[in-house]
Amino acid sequence: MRLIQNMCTIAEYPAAGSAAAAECCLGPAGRRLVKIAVVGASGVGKTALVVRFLTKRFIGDYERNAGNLYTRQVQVEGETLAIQVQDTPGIQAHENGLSCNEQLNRCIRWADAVVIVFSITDHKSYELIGQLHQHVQQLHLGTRLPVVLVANKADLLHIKQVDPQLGLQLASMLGCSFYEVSVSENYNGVYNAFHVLCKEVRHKQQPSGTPEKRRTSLIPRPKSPNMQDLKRRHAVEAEDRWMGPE
Ligand SMILES: Nc1nc2c(ncn2[C@@H]2O[C@H](COP(=O)(O)OP(=O)(O)OP(=O)(O)O)[C@@H](O)[C@H]2O)c(=O)[nH]1
Repeated sequence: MRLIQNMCTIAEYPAAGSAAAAECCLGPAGRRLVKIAVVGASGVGKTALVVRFLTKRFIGDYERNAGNLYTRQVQVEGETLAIQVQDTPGIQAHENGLSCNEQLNRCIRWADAVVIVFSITDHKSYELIGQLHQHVQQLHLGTRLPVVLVANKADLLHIKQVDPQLGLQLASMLGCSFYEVSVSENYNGVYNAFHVLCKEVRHKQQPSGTPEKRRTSLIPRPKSPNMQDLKRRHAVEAEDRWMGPE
């Protein structure tokens, strides 16, 4: 799939914690940068989801994904964010666990947030969500990584293998948001899934108040001699009252 400019591949990411990775917190024009990885089994519609989010369009057929990174800007709560979205190759589950290679792990570590996708027409893609979620959290030990669970292909209800309700239950068990979408038929659900993640990342990066507010609180307030006097007088009066009964 070559619709959008391919910026770099997973292998080119700066390692987590490196100076280069720290610089990545700012995107073009100094905007806050939000990095999102899209993961899930093969064929669930990861590329379709990413392309829909970026272009609003659904294109039926894609080359098998080799891990492309795309970018766009999004308005979130009045702030323009630079978003990087990493499409990843499909994951398979084996008897002894998931098939996550080092490239994929590096991508998950790089991300500020993750979209986990399954298809309601593919029960196997749903079965690996629990393990995949655990794997993602293990790669971000010590922080709560924002995750959204997306059940795709809602237009194919007649051949569904997973009741979307199960997706909702699983998401609430895992403590993440849930969206049932049809990438082919509806843009809004797709947009909302990414938007809620961006909001979560933004709140995580800026947990209490805006920088402006924090800066304001650091400016020393001029002391009013009258207030000082009042306080001192009040303290003396309070002491007098306390001393009174003795
Ligand atoms: N009916 C329907 N088909 C969809 C939807 N989303 C994706 N598809 C189709 O599902 C197939 C797989 O989509 P991809 O986006 O290539 O899936 P992927 O998860 O990126 O697959 P890999 O690259 O193999 O990991 C394509 O034929 C898409 O057209 C959807 O919402 N509804």
